[in-house]
Amino acid sequence: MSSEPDTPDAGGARSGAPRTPRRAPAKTAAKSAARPAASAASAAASIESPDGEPTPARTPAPKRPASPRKPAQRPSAPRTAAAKEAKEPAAPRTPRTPRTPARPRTAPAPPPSVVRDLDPDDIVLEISGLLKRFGSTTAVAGIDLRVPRGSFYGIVGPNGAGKTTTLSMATGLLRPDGGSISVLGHDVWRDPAGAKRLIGVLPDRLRLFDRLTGRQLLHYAGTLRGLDATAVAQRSDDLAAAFGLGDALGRLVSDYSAGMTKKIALASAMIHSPRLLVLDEPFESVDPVSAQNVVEILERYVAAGGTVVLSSHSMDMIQRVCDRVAIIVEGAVPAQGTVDEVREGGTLEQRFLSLTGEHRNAEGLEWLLSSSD
Ligand SMILES: Nc1ncnc2c1ncn2[C@@H]1O[C@H](COP(=O)(O)OP(=O)(O)OP(=O)(O)O)[C@@H](O)[C@H]1O
Repeated sequence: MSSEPDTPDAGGARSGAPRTPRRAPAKTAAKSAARPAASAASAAASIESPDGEPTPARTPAPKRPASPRKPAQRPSAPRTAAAKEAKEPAAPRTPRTPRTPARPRTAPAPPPSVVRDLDPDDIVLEISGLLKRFGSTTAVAGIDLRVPRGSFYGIVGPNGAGKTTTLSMATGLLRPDGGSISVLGHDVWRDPAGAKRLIGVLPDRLRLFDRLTGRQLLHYAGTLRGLDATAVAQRSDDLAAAFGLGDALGRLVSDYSAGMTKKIALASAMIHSPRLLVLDEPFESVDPVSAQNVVEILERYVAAGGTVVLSSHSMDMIQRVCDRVAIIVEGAVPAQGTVDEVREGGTLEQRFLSLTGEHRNAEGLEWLLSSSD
C-alpha cells in the first residue's frame, strides 16, 4: 500500500548473488551465418568448436547453372478489331444455386452469475462525484460507486478508462480534484488514518521493499498495522501456506517471480485483516492454478464478511467470481450493479463490447504482412 514509503531501490535491479554472464557465441555466430553471403563466409570462419579450435569454413556448394526460361504459355490478347470480332462471345454464366441458409448460430448461454443477497444500505465503500484531471486529460469524470458490505465487486474497463486512477483515489494514494470517498463512514481524504486502517491495498504498480525477505516484508506490513510480533509471525505462516509461498519466505523479494511478488504483496495487504480489500489487477502474471488459489482465499474472506473490490481485464474471471460489477469507460460508469443487471441477459463481455465499442480492426497495418526482405 502506498503508506509504505518507497525504497530507493524499489523496482530496481534484482539483488542477490551476481549471476554468471551467459555465453552466447554460438548464437551470435548462427545469427551472422544468416546474413548475406559476403559476411556469411567470414562468420563461418570465426565459429569456434567447444575446445576453442576454429572449425574449418565450409566449402561453398558450386552454383547450379540457371536453366533457360520457358516462354510464357499465356495466349496473347487479339490486337486488331477483326481479331476481336472473331472472338467467340462468352457463354452465359449459369446462375449459382442459392445456398441453403445457414442455421442461426445459437450464442452459448451465459454462465450462471454469483448471487449474494446483500443489504443495499450497508455500504462499505461509497464514491460520489469523483473527479481527476491530468493536464488536459480527464481521467475520472464524476464517478459514483456504492459497494455493499460482503460483496465481491469487479471493475472492468478498456485500457486508459480510469480504473487505476479511481482505485488510487479511493485508497488514499492519489488526491482527487473533486468528489468524496468514504470507507465505512470514514472520509478517505479528511480522515485518512481512520479509513486506511480498514483498507488493504494491492496497488497497480508494486513498489515493495524488495531487499527484504518475504518474512521480513510481512513482518514490516504487520507491525506497521499495529500487530505484535507473535501475531505477525503466526499470520505470516498462515498466509504463506495459503498462498503457496512457504518455501520462499526466507528469500529476498527481489528474487521472486512476478506472480510470487503479486502474492506476497497480496499477503501483506491482508495481514491486518482489513474490512475492505482493494486490488488492482490481482491476477496479472499469476498462473491459473495460483489464480484459482487466490480466488478461493478471497472467497473465504468475503464469506467471513470482508469486501473485495478488484479490477481485472478478465471478463471470465469477473463473471465467475464477482456478484457485482462496474464498467468504466472514459472516466465514467455507464453500467453498474449485480452481474445479471449489468450483462442484461448476455455475457459480460458482450455488454462490455457494446458499451466500449471496442471493435478496432487491423486496417492500416497491411505493411505488417509484407516481407521486410
Ligand atoms: N500520472 C499521470 N499523469 C498523466 N496522465 C495520467 C496519469 N495517470 C493516469 N493518466 C491518464 O489517465 C487516464 C486513465 O488512466 P488509468 O491508469 O486510470 O487507466 P486504466 O483504466 O487503469 O488503464 P489500464 O487498463 O491500461 O491499466 C489515461 O488517459 C492515462 O494516460
